[in-house]
Amino acid sequence: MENYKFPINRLKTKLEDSSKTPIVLILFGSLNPITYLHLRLFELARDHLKNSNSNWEVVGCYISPVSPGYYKPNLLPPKDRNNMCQLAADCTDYIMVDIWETLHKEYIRTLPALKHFSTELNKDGGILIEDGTRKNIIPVILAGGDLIETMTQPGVWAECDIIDILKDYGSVVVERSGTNLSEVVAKDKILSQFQDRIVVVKQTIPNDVSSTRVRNCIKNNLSIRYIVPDSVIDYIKENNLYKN
Ligand SMILES: Nc1ncnc2c1ncn2[C@@H]1O[C@H](COP(=O)(O)OP(=O)(O)OP(=O)(O)O)[C@@H](O)[C@H]1O
Ligand SMILES: NC(=O)c1ccc[n+]([C@@H]2O[C@H](COP(=O)(O)O)[C@@H](O)[C@H]2O)c1
Repeated sequence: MENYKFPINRLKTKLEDSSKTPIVLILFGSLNPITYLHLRLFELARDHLKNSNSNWEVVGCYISPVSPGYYKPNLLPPKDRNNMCQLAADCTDYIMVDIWETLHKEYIRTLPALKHFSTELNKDGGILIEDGTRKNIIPVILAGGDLIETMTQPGVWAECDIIDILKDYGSVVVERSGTNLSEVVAKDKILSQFQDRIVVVKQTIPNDVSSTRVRNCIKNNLSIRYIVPDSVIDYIKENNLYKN
């Protein structure tokens, strides 16, 4: 933790439209490994917010790989997942990687992770606006529809966490093929109360890439080119990852 620094190098320093609420988009996940689809989620979310008269202005974009304490089979150690996320972020000119979750051995739930972002982003009072004052930056979850669906499954999330996440923060959720997300939200007792905090984004070009599929391809010596950035493929090869 000693050498840890929260990345702000690609964070906007001034809000373009002072009437809007500044937000950052955060992609939480295993990222095991990161794929182009994960990067694409940011593009879809930014397009949607820009074209939908949203009151949110995106001032930063982050990837936050999950801590090693998260139970998921075949989860690689933080070092490799972090390095691959950084290589992927380097293919863009706006995405940053925050490794804070992975510095903890134990599992860090999404709510405390959001609180960490909120504290770091608002240390100096938030982002500058036109009149010289500052506005609080709200961290918002960027996720695929399957993640929000897990919020409707008993035992995965604490009810109080879901309520706090949606009340204090929010989410931008990209539909994954096969689910009607607006319907899932409308039918759920808790999610339906926060419909204005769950922005549903349609995938203009449906794509069901997943890290599991990528890992299976590697295991079977099949190409993952154009699904994962070349720099990440080189890293996987050099370190002989996902072979068994
Ligand atoms: N094809 C996709 N469409 C929409 N969202 C996606 C897609 N792939 C991943 N995501 C979202 O990205 C976030 C991080 O996902 P994660 O790292 O678990 O990737 P994954 O591909 O779902 O992984 P795995 O296959 O290992 O379960 C989640 O919110 C997930 O829903
Ligand atoms: N209770 C919680 O806070 C909770 C529950 C399930 C998943 N999550 C988060 O969602 C992400 C899910 O990642 P995966 O899709 O790889 O399982 C992880 O960052 C994880 O921390 C959080």
